[in-house]
Amino acid sequence: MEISVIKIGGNVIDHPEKASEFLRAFAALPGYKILIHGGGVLASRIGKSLGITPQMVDGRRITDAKTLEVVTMVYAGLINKQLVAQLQAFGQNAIGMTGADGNVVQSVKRPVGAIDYGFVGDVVAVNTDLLASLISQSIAPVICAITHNKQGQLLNTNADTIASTIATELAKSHTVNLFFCFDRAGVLMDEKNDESLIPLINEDIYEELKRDKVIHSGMIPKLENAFEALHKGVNHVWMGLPENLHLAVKGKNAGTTIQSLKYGLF
Ligand SMILES: Nc1ncnc2c1ncn2[C@@H]1O[C@H](COP(=O)(O)OP(=O)(O)O)[C@@H](O)[C@H]1O
Ligand SMILES: CC(=O)N[C@@H](CCC(=O)OP(=O)(O)O)C(=O)O
Repeated sequence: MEISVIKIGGNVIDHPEKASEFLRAFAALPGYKILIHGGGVLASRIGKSLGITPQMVDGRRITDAKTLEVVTMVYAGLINKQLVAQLQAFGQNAIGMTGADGNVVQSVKRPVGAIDYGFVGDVVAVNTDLLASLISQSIAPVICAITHNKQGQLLNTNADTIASTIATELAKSHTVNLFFCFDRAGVLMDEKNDESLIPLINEDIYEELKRDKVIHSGMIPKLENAFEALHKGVNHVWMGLPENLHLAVKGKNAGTTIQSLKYGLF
């Protein structure tokens, strides 16, 4: 099977028209596909309205008990169900899931190190049989950023990490392409200017641009997850605007293609 694992960013989801345009394109994509989403922007906004100040470290949310309640309601509830309902309207059968549903993504609470992330989960297992079974029935899994530890505890996991891990696990027995759709044309030299697109990036360029703070915040976990996926057998990793996804799936760039020096592509 050739499978497309597609991650949609919270900034896109936050704009109903852009989200709808993306979902229409997702529904029209041929082949086997899985959608992963977060919704960090809305979670921060709703949290703030409840008096909870968001705290992010390198693009990852510090998740205390109250924040966990908010992100569960926002990701697993409102956003997940809205996405599924819209996909149904576009003729794409879909099923919305947290990691606990069907035990699809199991994680462990991140150990406290220099930073205590609270209820944040690191993925340890993916139920790839269930995913393969759903997609073979033309049902697209729509998976949010909430995972579980199989001991009754829900955990918050960065959605880019979930996308990368699901892609990696499926890549053990299938050809998998991973697409990160977000609110920029790709990795940029100037994050405010889509014209400054870097069409190809490898580990060395990434490290240099991270050091120079050209790459920062949410772009750090996105790129780290992208490289991790390539190192672990994912066929192709791309990031860019949702409106260019249809080009990316045909192998046309129109965004940033991630390449690994470890596998000698240069
Ligand atoms: N070099 C860069 N190129 C593009 N975006 C960057 C860069 N550095 C930082 N960013 C920021 O990273 C954001 C994407 O990360 P994030 O908000 O986590 O994405 P998502 O919308 O997928 O959740 C962009 O909206 C941009 O503000
Ligand atoms: C642990 C952690 O950082 N979890 C993320 C999960 C959501 C997410 O990744 O959403 P975006 O794709 O919109 O960024 C968070 O709560 O922000």
